[in-house]
Amino acid sequence: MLPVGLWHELQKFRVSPPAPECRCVECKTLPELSLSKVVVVGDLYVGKTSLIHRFCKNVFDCNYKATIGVDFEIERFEIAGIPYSLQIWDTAGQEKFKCIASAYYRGAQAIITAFDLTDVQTLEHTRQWLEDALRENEPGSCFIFLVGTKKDLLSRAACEQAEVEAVHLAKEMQAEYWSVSAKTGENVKAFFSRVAALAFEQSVLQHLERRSGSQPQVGDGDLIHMEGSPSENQESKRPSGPGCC
Ligand SMILES: Nc1nc2c(ncn2[C@@H]2O[C@H](COP(=O)(O)OP(=O)(O)OP(=O)(O)O)[C@@H](O)[C@H]2O)c(=O)[nH]1
Repeated sequence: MLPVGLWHELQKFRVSPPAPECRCVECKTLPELSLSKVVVVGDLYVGKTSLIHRFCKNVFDCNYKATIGVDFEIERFEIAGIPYSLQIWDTAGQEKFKCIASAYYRGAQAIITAFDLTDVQTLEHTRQWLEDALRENEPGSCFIFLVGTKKDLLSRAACEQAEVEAVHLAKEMQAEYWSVSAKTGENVKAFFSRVAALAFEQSVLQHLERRSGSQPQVGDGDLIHMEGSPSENQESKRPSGPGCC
């Protein structure tokens, strides 16, 4: 549910992608709402690439191919009628590539720290990964997620046991906790939809704040309410007509 004021503000952005020659104020401000950077960090072999590929390409490969340095995927959405993309950076977990990968942490709106639910050591290392990623960003500027991968490899009881420690650590990190499986796809779409919704809402509110000088908070307006897959939301929230110029 949108408060009426915010809804009216949002409508101003319900435009088709701007034509290159368009110079109107709305088209010039649209790009700052259109893309958020997400960085995925964590030990080697925890399943970062698999998680991203499941979400962006709906595939799963059981063969391991180490990420060299960094890679990225862009996933396009339409939220509340506004074209919006997540730029998801997949970083290498291998120590020898850490230096290259860390050069890409800057400007992240969300940091996803991944660990393998079957390997407790990888959970312990998430603190350090997060610290490294936060160092490159403004304090308080990033949403933080702690994600346990390979949920399919554990029994329900074993998973719940592993989650106790993870949830505890997530609280300490001020992170939101999720368990996922790239193999089965469990929770993957729901997780990234949550990331997208929070990042988008923050972009809109920051934009409004810059325009009005007030300070709305993410979550205040219940601006974004997403259920189901991103594609389902795309269908239900398509703009009714062009509004540009
Ligand atoms: N069973 C199962 N295996 C998984 C899952 N996710 C990843 N794997 C496997 O775990 C291995 C490592 O996955 P990657 O996604 O390459 O790991 P990574 O974290 O990107 O590794 P680096 O690129 O070295 O940092 C691969 O063999 C995957 O097939 C999962 O959800 N379930």
